[in-house]
Amino acid sequence: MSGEPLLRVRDLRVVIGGRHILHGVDLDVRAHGVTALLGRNGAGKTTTVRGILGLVPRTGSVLFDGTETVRLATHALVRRGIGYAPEDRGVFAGLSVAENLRLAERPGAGEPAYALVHELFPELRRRARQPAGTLSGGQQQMVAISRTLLNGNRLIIADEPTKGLAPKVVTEVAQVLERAAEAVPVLLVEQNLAMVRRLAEHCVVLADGRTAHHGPADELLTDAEATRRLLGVGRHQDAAGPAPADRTPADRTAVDALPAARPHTDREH
Ligand SMILES: Nc1ncnc2c1ncn2[C@@H]1O[C@H](COP(=O)(O)OP(=O)(O)OP(=O)(O)O)[C@@H](O)[C@H]1O
Repeated sequence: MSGEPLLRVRDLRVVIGGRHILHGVDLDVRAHGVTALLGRNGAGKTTTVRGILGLVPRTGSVLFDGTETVRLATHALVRRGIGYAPEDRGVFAGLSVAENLRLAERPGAGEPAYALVHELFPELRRRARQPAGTLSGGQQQMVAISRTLLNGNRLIIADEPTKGLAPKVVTEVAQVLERAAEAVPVLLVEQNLAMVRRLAEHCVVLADGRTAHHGPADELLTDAEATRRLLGVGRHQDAAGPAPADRTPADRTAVDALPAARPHTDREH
């Protein structure tokens, strides 16, 4: 497969209220599979996503499928095919699953891809009339991701989809994203390294508002010194999670339930 990235960000800079948040972020998102965006708390991951989407004022270059988008408004970018699953999922608790999905339909984007959504997540068809607020965190994440799949988007950006979720639900979300990424490439902002290990082929690491590292995810996650330096993963916690002796039962569920990355068939770019 070609080495051309679907999204190419160069020298992305964001200043908010006079404060320089991003000082020059470079990242490429592959045209297939999952690219992970990593970094310690406050490194600038969410701001990068918001910059890509035009939700904050930004400068630099954001090429989406070869077209410069840095001066486009958010709605114009979304129409070009970028789906966003925000950190809080944005699910309307009082509305049913079907209503939440219907809200995401985009006139003019062609027939909504319910067939794809129901093929990937048959559970959502069964739960169509259930209020979304009564779904588990993992099921809500299915709704959030499904909304990005309905409109034929060409890229999904998922911001910390496992944040605050119970370990068992993290496994559900990993499955959700794995299935979604079979259909559409994903830029995944994630702190859970077991998720990254399972899902991502490539990764970009931010530190202090800049790109500090990029490369194959497995290479980073097996390098204890680099994960310590770049991600602050401690002495007793390797990239797969806490060392077995240090794990709580909850850690064991989260980490052991996430098998190592699937064999990737297309690694040459
Ligand atoms: N609207 C804003 N106004 C001022 N400072 C902001 C704003 N948004 C983010 N920041 C600051 O910019 C830095 C980067 O924030 P950002 O949320 O992008 O980091 P992050 O890597 O996503 O962190 P986390 O993992 O904690 O979500 C932080 O120091 C944050 O406090």
